Amino acid sequence: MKIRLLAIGKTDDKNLIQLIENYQNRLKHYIKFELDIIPDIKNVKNLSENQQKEKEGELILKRLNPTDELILLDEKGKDFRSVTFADYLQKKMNAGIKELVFVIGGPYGFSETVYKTAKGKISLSKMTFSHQMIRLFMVEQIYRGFTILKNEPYHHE
Ligand SMILES: C[S@@+](CC[C@H](N)C(=O)[O-])C[C@H]1O[C@@H](n2cnc3c(N)ncnc32)[C@H](O)[C@@H]1O
Repeated sequence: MKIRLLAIGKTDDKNLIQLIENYQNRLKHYIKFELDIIPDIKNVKNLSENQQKEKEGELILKRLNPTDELILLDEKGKDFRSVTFADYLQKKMNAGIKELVFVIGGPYGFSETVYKTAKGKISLSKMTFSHQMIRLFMVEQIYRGFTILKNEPYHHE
């Protein structure tokens, strides 16, 4: 299985980029992983919130292959403990999924079409984080999940 973390808008924050890259490098030992960034929409100031969500939604859906399993990151989604998230990853691998795509929404979340296309929603907290920060939190949780599956001393209960 490959895991793709799909997000909208590049980040200019060098510290954040460095932290994310650190986990991306660590993850290489466990699974094929890609951080896939959709470029920012141009002239976004001329769009309403809904128009922006629709446009972002179209770009997200265009990026998917027919066999991809799309899972949204959404504060109203299912919450996990890290150990149960590790089990979740194992189940996805056992199910023979080719590519598991976690997607991070834009500043206003997802369009209805994206919600309808998704196979599930995962919450990292009931609190809302910025769409930039959540990239780091998610890549770290995926890494943590694999260290749990391999019984490595990164996660402590
Ligand atoms: C600023 S938030 C958008 C908040 C917006 N109120 C909404 O309804 O989704 C941008 C994106 O970051 C991600 N995100 C933020 N907080 C999250 C959380 N606690 N759990 C999972 N994803 C989160 C989601 O993908 C969200 O679409």
